[in-house]
Amino acid sequence: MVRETRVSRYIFKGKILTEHSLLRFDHISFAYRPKHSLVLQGVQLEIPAGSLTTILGPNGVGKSTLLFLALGWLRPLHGHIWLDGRPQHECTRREMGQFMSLVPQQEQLTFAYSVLEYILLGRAPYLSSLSAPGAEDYAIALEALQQVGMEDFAQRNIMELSGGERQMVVIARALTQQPRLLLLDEPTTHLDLHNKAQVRNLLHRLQQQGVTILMTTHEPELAVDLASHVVLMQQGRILYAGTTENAFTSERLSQLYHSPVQVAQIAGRQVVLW
Ligand SMILES: Nc1ncnc2c1ncn2[C@@H]1O[C@H](COP(=O)(O)OP(=O)(O)OP(=O)(O)O)[C@@H](O)[C@H]1O
Repeated sequence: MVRETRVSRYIFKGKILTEHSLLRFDHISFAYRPKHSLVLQGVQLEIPAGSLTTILGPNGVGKSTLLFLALGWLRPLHGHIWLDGRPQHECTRREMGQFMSLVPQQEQLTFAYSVLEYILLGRAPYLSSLSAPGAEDYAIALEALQQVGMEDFAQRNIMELSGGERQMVVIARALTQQPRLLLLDEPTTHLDLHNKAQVRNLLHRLQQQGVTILMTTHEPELAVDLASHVVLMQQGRILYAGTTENAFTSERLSQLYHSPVQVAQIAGRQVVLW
């Protein structure tokens, strides 16, 4: 088996951290249909182990597509994807299910599961094909519900939840998978301010516990508050990838969004005005 270790150094909150990349996109190009224009063009990107990386960019530039490629749901036209130093194509579905989980932008729910039954689906990569979840799986699922503050919802019908409640449950299902790499596609879009803060605190805690997080967002403030690393994408290419401290400048964001954007310091915090 080919295995490679790449080590990078970065400064986060004044500390020099040395990390290897947990996920690597190596010259990735992708199109949804043969002979159609490329959605991703020669993307080179490393996600350091233990980092919290946010991907930002205008609508339709390929942010979700990048997550789907990491998950192996889509295959690159050119290039390779590496998961903790292993070529992705050598990993089984089960290994990938134990390695990473996704909080999608929109989850299609078709069965009237209870919240607990739905969350237990996250244990699938750990169960053999005919076995039912055991006591440990239930304990992990209940702990995930607690982490998102939804423990009182365990027996509720998932079809009868509000959009925001559902989103918190979807996050709990992803945590029940106990991923080393947590992928989130715009996780705070439908949430009220309280739940936004809940998710922000949860992601911070998870990162401190050693989970690597890669998330798309349209909220630069979330990146400034939380992220060690930022990726800015433009038309299927990477405009910037690096530490958060250097990511946001008025010129760069104006170029990214083709619109005047100003980055200012207010009360010691970086804010984006548009
Ligand atoms: N299943 C599909 N078939 C064909 N084209 C697709 C498909 N899914 C996405 N696309 C196209 O690929 C491009 C990238 O889409 P993607 O969803 O990755 O963008 P995004 O950056 O995540 O956008 P947003 O910020 O709006 O969520 C878009 O032009 C989109 O129309």
